[in-house]
Amino acid sequence: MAQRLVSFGTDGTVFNRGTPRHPAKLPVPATPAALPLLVMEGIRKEGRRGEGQALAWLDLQVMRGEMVTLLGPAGAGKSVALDLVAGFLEPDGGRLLIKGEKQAGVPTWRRDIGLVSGTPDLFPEMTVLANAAFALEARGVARAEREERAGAMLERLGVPPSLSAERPAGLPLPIAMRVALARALVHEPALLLLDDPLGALAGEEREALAADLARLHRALGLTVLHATRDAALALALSDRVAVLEGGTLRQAGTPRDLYERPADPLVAALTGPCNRLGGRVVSMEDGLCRVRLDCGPTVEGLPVTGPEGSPRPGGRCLLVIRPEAVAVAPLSAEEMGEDALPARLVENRFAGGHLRLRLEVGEGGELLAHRPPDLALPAVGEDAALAWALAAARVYPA
Ligand SMILES: Nc1ncnc2c1ncn2[C@@H]1O[C@H](COP(=O)(O)OP(=O)(O)OP(=O)(O)O)[C@@H](O)[C@H]1O
Repeated sequence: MAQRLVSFGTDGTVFNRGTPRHPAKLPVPATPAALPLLVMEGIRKEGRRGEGQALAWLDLQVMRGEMVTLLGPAGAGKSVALDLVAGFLEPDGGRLLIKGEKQAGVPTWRRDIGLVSGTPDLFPEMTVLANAAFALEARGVARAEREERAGAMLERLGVPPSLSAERPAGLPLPIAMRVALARALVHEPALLLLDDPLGALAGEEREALAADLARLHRALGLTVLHATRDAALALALSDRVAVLEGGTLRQAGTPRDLYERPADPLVAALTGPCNRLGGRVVSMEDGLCRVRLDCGPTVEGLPVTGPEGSPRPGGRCLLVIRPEAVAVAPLSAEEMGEDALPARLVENRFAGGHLRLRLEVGEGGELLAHRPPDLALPAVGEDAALAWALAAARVYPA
């Protein structure tokens, strides 16, 4: 009997609806590019006894080819979220779909994923090559092919071929992590789950693996859900970042969005260093909020609508400003300009690419500033002036 061909409009792909496993003409893309590869909708998970909710409500999508990082402090729910996607845990509520398919009840081994956690967890009795080939062996791929593919993946990850026949026991951690990544990627999973694989690495080795992950992501078009506590890593590596705290998604967006336009002071603090100064809103005019800081001076900033609403005249607020947005000069405030504040430099520490300055402002106020090392500054203990571009300061309802 002739097979009925159905054309699916968005990308013109033609396939046989009756036998979807066997494409009639063109290969069926597992997920059309515009559809999310991973969907988490209203996902909830109770914590262990007496701990409250591990995940209160998580709505998150990961598009094909996208690297999304869950960023949050210890206990935020990052690992629980990854374990739910991996199928190690089942949600207490919500929907989880991979490639449009509901995953409820689907065991880990049947999910189209690869997984690497903070420790390589290689099989000690197998060689490096056999470890890397494991997922292919489990899928019944013939030995010659799986060894060739595993060897190629190890090479991509920079594991020297001379190590192929070694057991993992004596491998340095950075190499073992690379073997674990090869094992997770060898079967070309639709989704790579990374639970802080760089967490135990430091210095150049950490930098090198982060750079290789970024390269692999681009070269192989990987779709990745990654978790870390490290804001700088999350911002540098990801297409989008989802900030989790206490089992709640606070904000998801591009790294730049989160850094420059955090939805609340907590997101600001979790995405990088920031000053948070308490105060009261004096007035709101021309799109700017005038704030009398608790330490004395009156300053301006952009009002931001937070979960508690907009800053209101008379209401308590927090003014948030990144340290690198604060200019410091060895001048009086009058000399520096109209919006400058008088301050006193109390600490000046060299921090590599910048100087880390601590300044006293008003009565008991304190502010951090990051300045390039070669700028003229007052000596520690002397008066200074500081200022910032108005748009750099953001005012949130407290
Ligand atoms: N299997 C589980 N079932 C229920 N709750 C869990 C489970 N594992 C962890 N939790 C709880 O979920 C909460 C979040 O833990 P989780 O390990 O996801 O944090 P995390 O953000 O990954 O932290 P870290 O950066 O330290 O790894 C904690 O209260 C934890 O005790």
